[in-house]
Amino acid sequence: MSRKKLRVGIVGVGNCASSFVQGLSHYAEATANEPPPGLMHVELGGYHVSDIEVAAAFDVHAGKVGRDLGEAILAAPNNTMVFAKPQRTGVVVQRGPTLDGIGQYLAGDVEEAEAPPVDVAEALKASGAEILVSYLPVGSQRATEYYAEQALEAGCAFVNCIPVFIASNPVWAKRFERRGLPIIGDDIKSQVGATIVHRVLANLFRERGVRIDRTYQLNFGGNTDFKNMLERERLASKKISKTQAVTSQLDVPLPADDIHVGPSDFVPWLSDRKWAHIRLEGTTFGGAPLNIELKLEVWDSPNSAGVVIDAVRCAKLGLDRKLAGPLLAPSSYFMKSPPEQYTDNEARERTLRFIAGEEPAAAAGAKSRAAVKLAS
Ligand SMILES: O=P(O)(O)OC[C@H]1O[C@@H](O)[C@H](O)[C@@H](O)[C@@H]1O
Repeated sequence: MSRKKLRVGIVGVGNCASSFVQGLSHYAEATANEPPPGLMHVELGGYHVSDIEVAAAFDVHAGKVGRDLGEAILAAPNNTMVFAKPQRTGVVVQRGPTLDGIGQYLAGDVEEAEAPPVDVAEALKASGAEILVSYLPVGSQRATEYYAEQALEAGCAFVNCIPVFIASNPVWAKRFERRGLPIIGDDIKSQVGATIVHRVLANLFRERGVRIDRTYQLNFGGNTDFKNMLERERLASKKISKTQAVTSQLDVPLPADDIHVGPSDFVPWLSDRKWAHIRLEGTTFGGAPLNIELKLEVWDSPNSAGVVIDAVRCAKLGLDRKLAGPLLAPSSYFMKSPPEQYTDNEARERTLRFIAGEEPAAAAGAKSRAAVKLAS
């Protein structure tokens, strides 16, 4: 019997898409009895990594549009690790509209394709894509809204990896609910990245009775994400997303001047590596001071792909189960700004229950399509 597949459309063929696509072939033969490093699930809800197929891809860059996805992921300015043998995918990157997708610092690196933009909703339908994943650059508010609209029109679930608020915006959430489509968002939380490490430590302080007095998280890297973020105006939603990912874990709010979480600089020679310096200063028993200072070094894009590979399979489970609207459990575990924040332990437990089908639709966040029909 042939296995059930899930077909994914990708917006933005940058480093994160590169790691995701490479992962599909790298882990194609993975077995659950000897799980390879880098995966939380070899098989998730009946879907193996090899059941994920890329159906369509969209970009604006002349060096990527019109090329096979397998080649386009290696085109400059992409600069992440190449860990899988390059292969043709049979998917040709299509020209999407640019809108606000190219910031001033990327303008020199991204030459726009001359081809006119395709009708994205039609292209999605023609490709058989069921889930649309957005990897647009930070600050692409209009482009994100455009692609969310195309997902609605084409009948695709949406996985929003960037810090523009869609799943966590009640108006957009309602639109997905009414259309009977699941959504997971917003803003991907890496596998073991700055956000989850900072959150886990904040929880440790809280649970062990240590008051956090001050904290910072300084991030810098050498990929286009960091270059793009040199434009401070594009950063507003990213800063909110990263900060609330940490403050949501505190029971006593910190004064604004005592917390700084942000993308901090662009260091070209780091390429796709991202370094984070995290410091927490606290007060413990008898008023004694306690400080933690750490440095995390990661490859940014594989770190994100290790989560998206599960997020798309959870979105597919949402489609299979006819769930409509934000999937709260997977969003809370996989994203920095979900509609509802839990601790990462609770988010993980809920996500495992969601995968096992034990989380009722309402607790999973989404309503069943039947319930949506009754209510509207
Ligand atoms: O490491 P963190 O804090 O979880 O953030 C990770 C992700 O944050 C996203 O906003 C970036 O665009 C990704 O490139 C990155 O992988």
